Amino acid sequence: MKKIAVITSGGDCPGMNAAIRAVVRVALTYGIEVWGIRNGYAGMIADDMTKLDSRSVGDIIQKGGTFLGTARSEEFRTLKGQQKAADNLQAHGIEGLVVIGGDGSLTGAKQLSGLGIKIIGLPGTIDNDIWGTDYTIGFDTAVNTALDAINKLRDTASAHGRVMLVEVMGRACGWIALTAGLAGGAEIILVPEQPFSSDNICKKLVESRSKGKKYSIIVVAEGAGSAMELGKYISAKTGLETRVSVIGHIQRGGAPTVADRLLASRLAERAVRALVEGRSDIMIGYKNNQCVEVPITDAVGKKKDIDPELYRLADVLSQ
Ligand SMILES: Nc1ncnc2c1ncn2[C@@H]1O[C@H](COP(=O)(O)OP(=O)(O)O)[C@@H](O)[C@H]1O
Ligand SMILES: O=P(O)(O)OC[C@H]1O[C@](O)(COP(=O)(O)O)[C@@H](O)[C@@H]1O
Ligand SMILES: [Mg+2]
Repeated sequence: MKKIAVITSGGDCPGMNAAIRAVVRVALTYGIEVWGIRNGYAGMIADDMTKLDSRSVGDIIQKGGTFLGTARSEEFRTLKGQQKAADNLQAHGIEGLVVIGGDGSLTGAKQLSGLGIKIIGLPGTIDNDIWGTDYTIGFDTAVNTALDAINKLRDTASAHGRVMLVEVMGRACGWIALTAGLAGGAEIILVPEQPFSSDNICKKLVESRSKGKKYSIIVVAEGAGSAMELGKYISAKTGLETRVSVIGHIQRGGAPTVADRLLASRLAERAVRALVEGRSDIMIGYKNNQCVEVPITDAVGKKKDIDPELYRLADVLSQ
């Protein structure tokens, strides 16, 4: 293999830069030329790519976002768009491609592999919603950001004796809510994977007041419903004073944590090694403290669940 490309796609996440840097520097040690594709699949279709060297990926390991840019591309969802993208790669003599992105981006990568491109996926999304890996790049940083918000909201909730609802990201997945909620000592954590009733929540809040709790923290995954609506319902039903914070895209930014920089660097090294050794159509995941190779079809085809043990523990500890 003489020439490969690297791309970041879909929602950005802290650690994407660390992953690009590692792909480039590891590939160079094998004597492989590396090209960077700008702005996700949109840039691949527009033939917007540049050759990367060791210096071009300096001073980025500590930065959130992605210096290559990223995008959500509707055109790439069509076979015509995918063919145009594959043709551009082939015209440049690019033999292998490392795709850093979430479930959507990896689904797109699978399509490209059907058009003759050797692809390796790296799970890059704050949502931690990809099967075959314990953690995705960016998740740890996002959870720490959410935790910081919860800690601050706890101060003011406590001062006023309020019910504080915090809505976190995660699309249809509750990993951010569960992890930040458990670590932040939330009284109630709502995730799309576990059904709940608004009336039971009200009951629990009233009971906990009668048992001496002076304020409450509720963490709501965006996929579980609107924290704003729930806040209104709770105050109407119980008379408790509620406030709602939707922390949004703050969770997507910031310097990647140690865990995310290490994860990104390790997964990226393994991705390049797999290409050099002739393997493709896989995602590099991280299971039980080891890099693992999983078929890309499984990574995008199977559904990752939240850890029921963590959910149970969060409930026990919220008494
Ligand atoms: N089923 C699909 N087929 C082809 N391309 C897809 C598919 N799903 C997503 N993509 C491509 O990947 C991009 C990123 O996917 P998206 O779901 O928005 O983010 P993420 O990769 O972070 O989950 C989309 O904008 C689209 O170009
Ligand atoms: O940045 P956008 O386009 O507003 O999308 C917001 C969505 O992106 C995320 O931050 C990350 O999701 P993806 O990794 O699937 O892109 C979700 O948690 C959130 O629902
Ligand atoms: Mg996604």
